[in-house]
Amino acid sequence: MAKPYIYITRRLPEKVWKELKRDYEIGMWPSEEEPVDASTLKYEISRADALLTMLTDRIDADLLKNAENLQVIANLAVGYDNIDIEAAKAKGITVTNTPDVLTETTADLTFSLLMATARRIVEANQFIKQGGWKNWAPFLLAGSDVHHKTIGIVGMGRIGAAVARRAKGFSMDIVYHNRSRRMEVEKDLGARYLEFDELLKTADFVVCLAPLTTNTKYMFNKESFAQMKSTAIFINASRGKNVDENALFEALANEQIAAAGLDVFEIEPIDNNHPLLTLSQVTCLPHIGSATMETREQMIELCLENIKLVLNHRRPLTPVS
Ligand SMILES: O=CC(=O)O
Repeated sequence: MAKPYIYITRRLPEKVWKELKRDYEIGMWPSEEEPVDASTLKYEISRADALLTMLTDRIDADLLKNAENLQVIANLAVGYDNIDIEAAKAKGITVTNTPDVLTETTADLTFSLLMATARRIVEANQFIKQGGWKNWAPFLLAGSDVHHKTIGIVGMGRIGAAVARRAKGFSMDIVYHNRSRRMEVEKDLGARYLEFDELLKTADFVVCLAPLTTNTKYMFNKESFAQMKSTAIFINASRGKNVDENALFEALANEQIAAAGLDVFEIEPIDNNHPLLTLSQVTCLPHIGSATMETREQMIELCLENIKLVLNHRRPLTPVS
């Protein structure tokens, strides 16, 4: 009998998939940097039993029409807005993601981005390297305090809670907004639940960690930024489309809010001429929330484990519910 076929949409190190070759046929897009092209993906989806996808691969209903044998799509991310879950379900295809293994790593990055933005770390680095440091001055690159400020976390999932634990270590007041109350964060960390509008008015740091859904798309818009404090710092480490970037640009340029730290963008990679990139009060990163060697390896292992389980008619470890 032919071995089940697993197609991986980005080149991954041999050591992580080598062992699988005994029991599975493995196909892989040859580039680590460039995403798989549309025609290859369409062809591979028509013959694969399992797909290991990246968040850059859009797996929509149209593409899924070509899937003949596909049993599982293992997405190398905790977010899965790139996949049409309903269409996959209708075809009996299991979708899995990578929660838990990336929680602490992504929380580290989110809090680093918050710190970097508040204390103008990237600007300061550029300032020295570009030869700008001539003298010490009392307000040279003066930023905002983080300790004892109020952090407003929008999206209190696993990563939100891990960010809240870090905030607690900085003696911050924690407020949050979420679809449902999270009693354990309230009890353990003293976090207070607020309605979205209330949170916007209260927080010194507004941190977006909500997954992208039809309900959250553009939840940060002109009206939301207008409600924030003029000293507020906005951090986004979830998905770019939760934010109307034009509105964010206007709010920053008009000093309605003070600064922003962004790990994600509406369109990725962001265009080099995007107006947001012209603002010194914007700190930006190329979607690297979970990007540590350790965590990426664990994410890949989890994807492969999920694939093996489904192909062996067992329940995967982390199905998307
Ligand atoms: O953005 C990254 C992820 O969803 O894991």
